[in-house]
Amino acid sequence: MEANPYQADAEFTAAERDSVYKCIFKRRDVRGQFLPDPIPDEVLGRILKAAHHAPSVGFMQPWDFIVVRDPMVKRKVRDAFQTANTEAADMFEGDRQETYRRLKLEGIVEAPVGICVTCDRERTGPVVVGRTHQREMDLYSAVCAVQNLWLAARAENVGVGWVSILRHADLREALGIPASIQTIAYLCVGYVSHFFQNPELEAAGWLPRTPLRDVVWFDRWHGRTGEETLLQQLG
Ligand SMILES: Cc1cc2c(cc1C)N(C[C@H](O)[C@H](O)[C@H](O)COP(=O)(O)O)c1[nH]c(=O)[nH]c(=O)c1N2
Repeated sequence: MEANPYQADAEFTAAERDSVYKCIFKRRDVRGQFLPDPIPDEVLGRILKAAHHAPSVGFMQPWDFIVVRDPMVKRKVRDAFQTANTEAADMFEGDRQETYRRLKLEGIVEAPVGICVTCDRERTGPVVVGRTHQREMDLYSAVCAVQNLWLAARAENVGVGWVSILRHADLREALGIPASIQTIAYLCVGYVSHFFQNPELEAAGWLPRTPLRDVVWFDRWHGRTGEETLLQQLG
């Protein structure tokens, strides 16, 4: 007899649902609050498993997770960040540039663990279910893994900070990643002294959170009529 293909315990209780939303809303990008405390392998294993269970185009699972603990490697990544960040600062004008220079935008050396998420675009051959007309879907799949990792880490009270102010080539070089592999994210991972209530860029006055109702639209000409009850829910 075939095993039952349906999920056991498929329903979320209200408390479980609330935990998921708590995790989503309390997740933060962590830069400056990392503690040196090691992350137990059991915890790191659960976080990586959550990342590996992300959706992926054609079930391609194009990702690899490179766990970085070597301080020398971290310093190389930090050096690459510093080069890129100096260039980045020059791209902003006036006051904005001054504010940019004051932002803390990475915790590469302080975080006990770095995780580089990569995408092997050839993993399952040239033709992939769902990637036939949108070639970038494998990259997006790897980003889904990043988000799973980020949320799972938050549920483990572990902070994650994404550092993208890096040239891909420099990151590959620091981690010994072959040119055929696309780097997706360098993540700083570790326990933290605290999680901020709001995004640091919001607190620094860089940008506010956009009201939800400004980004939700209904009919095909972007109208907002006929959906008053939903609009009320959007605040
Ligand atoms: C693709 C991508 C790339 C980056 C980021 C995020 C994402 C999604 N973020 C974090 C980003 O600044 C942060 O998510 C927003 O400011 C919102 O804050 P919370 O994540 O809600 O705390 C980020 N932060 C940072 O300090 N340095 C960085 O290089 C990056 N790069």
